[in-house]
Amino acid sequence: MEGVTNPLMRNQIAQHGGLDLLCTEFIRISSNTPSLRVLKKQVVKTDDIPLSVQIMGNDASLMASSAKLMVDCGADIVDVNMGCPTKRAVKGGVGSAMLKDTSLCYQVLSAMREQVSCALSAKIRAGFDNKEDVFEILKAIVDSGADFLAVHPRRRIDHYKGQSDWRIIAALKEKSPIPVIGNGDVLTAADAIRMFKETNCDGVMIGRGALANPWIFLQTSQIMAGQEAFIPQWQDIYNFYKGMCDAFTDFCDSESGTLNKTKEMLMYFSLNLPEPAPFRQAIGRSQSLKEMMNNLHSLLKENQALCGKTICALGEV
Ligand SMILES: Cc1cc2nc3c(=O)[nH]c(=O)nc-3n(C[C@H](O)[C@H](O)[C@H](O)COP(=O)(O)O)c2cc1C
Repeated sequence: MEGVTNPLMRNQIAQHGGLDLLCTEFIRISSNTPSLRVLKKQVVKTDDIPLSVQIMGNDASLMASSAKLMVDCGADIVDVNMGCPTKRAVKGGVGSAMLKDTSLCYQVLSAMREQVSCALSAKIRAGFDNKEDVFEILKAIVDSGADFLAVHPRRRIDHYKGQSDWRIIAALKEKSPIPVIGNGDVLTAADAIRMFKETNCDGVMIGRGALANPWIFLQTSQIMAGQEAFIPQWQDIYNFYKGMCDAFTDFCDSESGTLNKTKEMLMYFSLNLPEPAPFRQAIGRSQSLKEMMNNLHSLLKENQALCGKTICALGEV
């Protein structure tokens, strides 16, 4: 996720286990293959968890040489972003804009296929403005020789409005000869299990749910293995964000940089709270790391009764 799932964040979440695959945020491929600085920043593996590096662009030959570069730098999977809904991406003809042109999807992926032998995938939405288009898009992806696809079943024109339509994941899975990863609105372990059951998908990709509850992967894997799921207590949650703050401190040039990055993560965490506003205000107005962490300590302690109920809850399994 752009601006969020940097290597530090990925590492923090991965420490709890339950993850089979980590994905980078997108790397934009415009007029050149990415610089060494970008590669060093993004293509960073966590322990031995396979890493999928996502690239976004529409120039077949540049995408192919960039894919090769990613593999040379350690990527296990190269993924093409065909889902980014922003105006900027669409204006540039990349991300979700590619869904309007299935021959372009095919050209880009097949050029990449010729260059790399690692797993190759595409992350799509449910068409640009018409859900029916997903089947043509699926055909282009399969014909290109890609190994699997991930789908966030909202159209580009939906942005994040409404609910993602899991029936599209199920329909793609039914028609697809390659594995389909489902994505969209998985906020609890129970949602992840429900997505598996309702769509028969081969894997579940979790975005915002993992930012709100970094234990969601562990909890899902424990439930699926028939084990009791871990419910983090307020101290676990505090320690998680303390660890993240320390990691950002080593990485960012300034205290304000660390402060802003950690605050951003805490805003996602606040989605766990029935009334996020007071939490957001107290964290948001903190002027220093010390003040923010003190505020976090008090807020979590005050809300400890919510752990497992709304905070990092499992949902109705
Ligand atoms: C802040 C943010 C950044 C995102 N960046 C990316 C990205 O770089 N690549 C991508 O494929 N999807 C990106 N997405 C979309 C998510 O991967 C995912 O498809 C979407 O949020 C729906 O899944 P969720 O309900 O689990 O969050 C981003 C989403 C958010 C909220």
